[in-house]
Amino acid sequence: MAATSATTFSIGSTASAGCKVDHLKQSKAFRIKFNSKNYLRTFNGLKSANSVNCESVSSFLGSESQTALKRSYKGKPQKQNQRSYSYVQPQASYKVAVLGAAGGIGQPLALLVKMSPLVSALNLYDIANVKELRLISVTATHPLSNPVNSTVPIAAEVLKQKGVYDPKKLFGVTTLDVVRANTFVAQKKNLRLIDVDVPVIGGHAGITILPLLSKTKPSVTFTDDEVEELTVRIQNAGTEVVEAKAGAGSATLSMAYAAARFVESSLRALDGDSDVYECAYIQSDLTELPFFASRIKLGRNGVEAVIGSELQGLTEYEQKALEALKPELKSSIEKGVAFVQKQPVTA
Ligand SMILES: NC(=O)C1=CN([C@@H]2O[C@H](COP(=O)(O)OP(=O)(O)OC[C@H]3O[C@@H](n4cnc5c(N)ncnc54)[C@H](O)[C@@H]3O)[C@@H](O)[C@H]2O)C=CC1
Ligand SMILES: O=C([O-])CC(=O)C(=O)O
Repeated sequence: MAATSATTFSIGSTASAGCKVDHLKQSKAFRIKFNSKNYLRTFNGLKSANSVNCESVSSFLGSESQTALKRSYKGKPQKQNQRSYSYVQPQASYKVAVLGAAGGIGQPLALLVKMSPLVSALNLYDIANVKELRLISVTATHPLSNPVNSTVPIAAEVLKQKGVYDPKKLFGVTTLDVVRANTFVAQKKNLRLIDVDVPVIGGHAGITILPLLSKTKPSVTFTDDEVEELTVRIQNAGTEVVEAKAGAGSATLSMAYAAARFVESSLRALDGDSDVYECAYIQSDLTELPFFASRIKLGRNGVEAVIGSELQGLTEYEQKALEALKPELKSSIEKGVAFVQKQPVTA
């Protein structure tokens, strides 16, 4: 794997996929190695197949959604009976590091990542019982840590200061918003969850989370009341969990699932699968804001393309919501940048 190293620091729980992890000296580490041959034979988890087939139910998306999505991105009409296969034979060669592995998300995330046939070694790190923080060297960074709208600009500034920023390899993980949008729409419309795909754009907090319900695959119609109810529920779903847990933390298992999905998508892209799409919060020129979440195509070098077409033809409700989120997202981005600029520069 090409190794343009970026130096980053962990803020809370961060999953780093496809990494060369060389310098994790200070934090407590646990290393798990797999016998990949046996492992592939018995794998029965997130993608239960010996080869990762984009058209099979082993994908996070169902086969019909995959086909529909491919058509919408590539504009290539496919006959009903014509199946286009994109196989990736997992090499089971990727090392994945979970930072913050002792936490509420880190523990189930590690268990889920361990199930991926693309992962041959899992490195778990946490500062629990460790006296000093440390720097690590990785080839891609996947911050989960809130507030994502600010922590991604913070990570970008820090990486810039170190001279190793590659905007194509820094992702704010907003997959949980997509997972929630898919779940709530499937429940409301009695659809199979695996078939539903709702793009979610903007950021990852309150009104900056904007599900584009009009772009739902498969095509579904919603009443104005349904749009309002679903949008608000998706935007407040994190708060709903925080309140339900009554002081005992925020979403953990659903976030672990969402992060595992994003990690697996990243690994599939690194492994050469040319059909990997996820929503993520990245440096973007899709709007006037320097960071923005949208659907992206993942490739071997990180962000391969930003799918701007989904911002075309928005409903009036979505267009208004998009304009309304911009000032809040802008302010969060500026807070992140200002936070780094106030810190003394360290070597
Ligand atoms: N992006 C998203 O959609 C979501 C993000 N989150 C965020 O994810 C983060 C983690 O959440 P939880 O796992 O529930 O928190 P947690 O508090 O249970 O776990 C965090 C873990 O990180 C460890 N840690 C802290 N600093 C570290 C460092 N420098 N290096 C290594 N380990 C370090 C802590 O010791 C702890 O074990 C939070 O910031 C939370 O707000 C949570 C849910 C959704
Ligand atoms: O509020 C939090 O820390 C958890 C969070 O991001 C979510 O559940 O979406």
